[in-house]
Amino acid sequence: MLARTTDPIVAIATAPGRGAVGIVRVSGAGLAPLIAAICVRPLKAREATYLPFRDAAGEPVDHGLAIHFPAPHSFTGEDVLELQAHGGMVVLQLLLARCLEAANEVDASSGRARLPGLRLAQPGEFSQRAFLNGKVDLAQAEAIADLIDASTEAAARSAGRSLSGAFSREIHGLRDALIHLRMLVEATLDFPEEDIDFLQKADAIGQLRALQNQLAAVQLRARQGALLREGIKVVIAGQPNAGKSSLLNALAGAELAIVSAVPGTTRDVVAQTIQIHGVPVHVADTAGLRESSDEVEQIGIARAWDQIESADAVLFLHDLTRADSPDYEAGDAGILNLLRRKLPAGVPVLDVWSKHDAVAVAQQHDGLSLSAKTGFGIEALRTRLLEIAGWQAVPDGVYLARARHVHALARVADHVSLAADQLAARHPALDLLAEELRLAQNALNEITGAFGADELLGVIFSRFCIGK
Ligand SMILES: Nc1nc2c(c(=O)[nH]1)N(C=O)[C@@H](CNc1ccc(C(=O)N[C@@H](CCC(=O)O)C(=O)O)cc1)CN2
Ligand SMILES: Nc1nc2c(ncn2[C@@H]2O[C@H](COP(=O)(O)OP(=O)(O)OP(=O)(O)O)[C@@H](O)[C@H]2O)c(=O)[nH]1
Ligand SMILES: [Mg+2]
Repeated sequence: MLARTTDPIVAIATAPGRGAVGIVRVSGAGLAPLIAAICVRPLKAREATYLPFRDAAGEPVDHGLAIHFPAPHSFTGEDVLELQAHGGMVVLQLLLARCLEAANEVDASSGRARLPGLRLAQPGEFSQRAFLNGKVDLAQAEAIADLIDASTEAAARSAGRSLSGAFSREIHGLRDALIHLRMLVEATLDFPEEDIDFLQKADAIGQLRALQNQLAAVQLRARQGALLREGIKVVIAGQPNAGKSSLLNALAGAELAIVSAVPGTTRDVVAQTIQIHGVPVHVADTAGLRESSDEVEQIGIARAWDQIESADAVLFLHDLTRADSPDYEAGDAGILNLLRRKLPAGVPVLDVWSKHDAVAVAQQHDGLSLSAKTGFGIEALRTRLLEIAGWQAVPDGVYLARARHVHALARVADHVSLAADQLAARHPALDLLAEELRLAQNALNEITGAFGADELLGVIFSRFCIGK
């Protein structure tokens, strides 16, 4: 868990060794002595200066751009120094080590270490400080990490929307409506003589209903946003030779898995993330399911079952060219039986009839018919997968959200609906009504971190990458 501290911290803030330029970033109080030790010239606030970064002997470690962001006008709200150097792994590590060394060197003029206590940052620590110093709220800080990790363009765009505060603004709108209602109820509690009349005059029921509608709209978009972030896991299963690996390749548009006429070709799980209208779909091709005496194949089949058990949806492949054979049908029926027993309730199994091109007259079957060879039915499958995922294009764009937000919103909705029940009752228990509204507001505050428990904050930030 990430503790709250104010020690100065340093990290390489870019993926080292991958680009032409990399940044070493320091955040803390009183960076001036460190800057004087490393940079040959003084820095103007928030202005890039090209200069050599000096080692202890005064030799240049690298030539780069240095920027000083004096507190509070920085990303973290603390003093920030950025050393923008060449992007190689070794040069950035050298520069990082130089910062730590220079921090501990005793400054001749003061007789003290230049920046006592400078240490490596923990994952997420810069963002945590930005949050603690009020630069961003919790949902925005999470959006920073999600923007970095976004696996599709649509996910990145919606993370950008959350980062700019669109999601937080919706949450604040809901919070303001709740606070208004709470005030009405508390006022009624304080003046019992006026009683229900007061709530009626203010149309509390109407206000609560409007709040519920607004909440439902936010929930829908948050759910879509969470889907963009997490995606769904789809497992392709079926008997050997059903065409599973061919289907994976067709969906991915690349020859990822070995395809052959030999039954039992696939043993390891071959996984690939594809995107369908921006929704990440994690597809896993698995070993054909059958009784086997081959040790390696058995391991493959065990792995297939592991995959199936963690699937959000299973594509069960039936080979149309063998669909008439009683043995083959019995095999499919047996596996489907087992599959339904192993799968958690609510995980859909989609029957997919493969090799549509290879049969003269395709019989009608429940489910989807397709051909990995000609591409027939693949688009229909993609559409079906989006439906299974629960994707609905939302008109004014989604903001990236996390499962945590979706769950918090669901709790808000539960409390609001209990409040609505109270209000609709013939003799509303005003204290219960007030309590439900209070709990609803607490759940909302968890999203933006207004009153987040320390523990929750630590868990959230420690999942960030280092340097963020
Ligand atoms: N070089 C560099 N690029 C970067 C970052 C960074 O830290 N360094 N960022 C890191 O994530 C992102 C930009 N985020 C930032 C957010 C706030 C401030 C900042 O200085 N805020 C001040 C002043 C704002 C203003 O002038 O309007 C403030 O909030 O007071 C800087 C970067 C992406 N690009
Ligand atoms: N005509 C036709 N043949 C196909 C199609 N899909 C797969 N096949 C053939 O069916 C055979 C088995 O294909 P695979 O994709 O390897 O089947 P699999 O289900 O992955 O097989 P295992 O890994 O052994 O479980 C190969 O000879 C493929 O060329 C299709 O859409 N049309
Ligand atoms: Mg295969």
